[in-house]
Amino acid sequence: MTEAAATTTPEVPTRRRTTNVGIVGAGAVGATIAYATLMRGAAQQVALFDVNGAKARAEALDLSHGIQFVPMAHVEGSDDVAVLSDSDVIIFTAGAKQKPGQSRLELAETTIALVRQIVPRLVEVAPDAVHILVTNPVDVVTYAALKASGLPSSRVFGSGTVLDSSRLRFLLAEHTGVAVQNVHAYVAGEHGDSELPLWSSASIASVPLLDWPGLDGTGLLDAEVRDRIARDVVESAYRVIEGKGATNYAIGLAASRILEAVVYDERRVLPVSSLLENYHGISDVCLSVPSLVHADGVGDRIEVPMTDAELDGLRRSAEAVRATAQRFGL
Ligand SMILES: O=P(O)(O)OC[C@H]1O[C@](O)(COP(=O)(O)O)[C@@H](O)[C@@H]1O
Repeated sequence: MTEAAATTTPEVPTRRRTTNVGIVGAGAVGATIAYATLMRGAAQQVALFDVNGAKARAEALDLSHGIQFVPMAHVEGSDDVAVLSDSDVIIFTAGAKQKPGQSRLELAETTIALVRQIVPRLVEVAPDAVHILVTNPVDVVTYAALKASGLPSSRVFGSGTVLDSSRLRFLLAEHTGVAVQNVHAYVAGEHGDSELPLWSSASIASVPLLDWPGLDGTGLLDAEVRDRIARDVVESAYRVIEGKGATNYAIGLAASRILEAVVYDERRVLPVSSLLENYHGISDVCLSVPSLVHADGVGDRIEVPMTDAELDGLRRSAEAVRATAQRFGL
């Protein structure tokens, strides 16, 4: 052994940088996103920020008590926005609480005012974060957040129709008797009543859904069935809300899946809501279309081939979202 080799300093393993995820709003949706994120091991630091500090701290404590059973992480809760400092990703779930007699529209107005007030503070404490908006009406809220942030449009996007697409896939899987993972179909447009399934590009096992032959003659997808399933997707949330007052699990899983696409730089195709610029001629509105999600946020919007009817539907959806945005002076 030479003298030089004998004195070489042993290599010290470099510590892996942790992923910090901040969640605005410690209500049912925010807390469930935190839970799903921890279960999936997608972040090592999870911070919950809520104006109700006691609730944020209690949720953080409850989650912390379960850390033994999930990949190592640290959870914190606070009513001080500084708890979100240096977040890599911030997921926004906070919204105004509906007051007795308040209309949905008035509620949305208060929520947008809240977004305009909080988002600049988020940019101050976490200047490099990618922002994922979940609060409804998510397309308009995303547009408001983007304007309030002053950030490039790639860094601010909404959960959009990722959840609606998973509801669609679930219903198609049930109807056809095929595993949900093998159903490839997107809901595009508004996360709301004007959304539309992109039937012409949907498939199972490379068979276009419009030509789906069924299995043993069952589970056919004729126009009537497709219309019923499309209606069911739109009404899904109402049904859950009727029974339990809110939805939280599926959106929690959907949001944590989007988060993973960012933290692992996956370039995953997801129908998130982002600012469209000449997407099939549609511009200046936040709307969901299949898009690449990676470490810098949302990238290319995939120009999915559409039938004339689908294109019309997407344009109508864009108009509906734009009209709501204009009502709030956006
Ligand atoms: O049906 P296939 O070709 O086996 O693909 C299954 C894969 O597709 C996925 O469902 C993703 O599908 P999408 O690209 O349509 O979102 C994965 O979750 C799954 O592993």
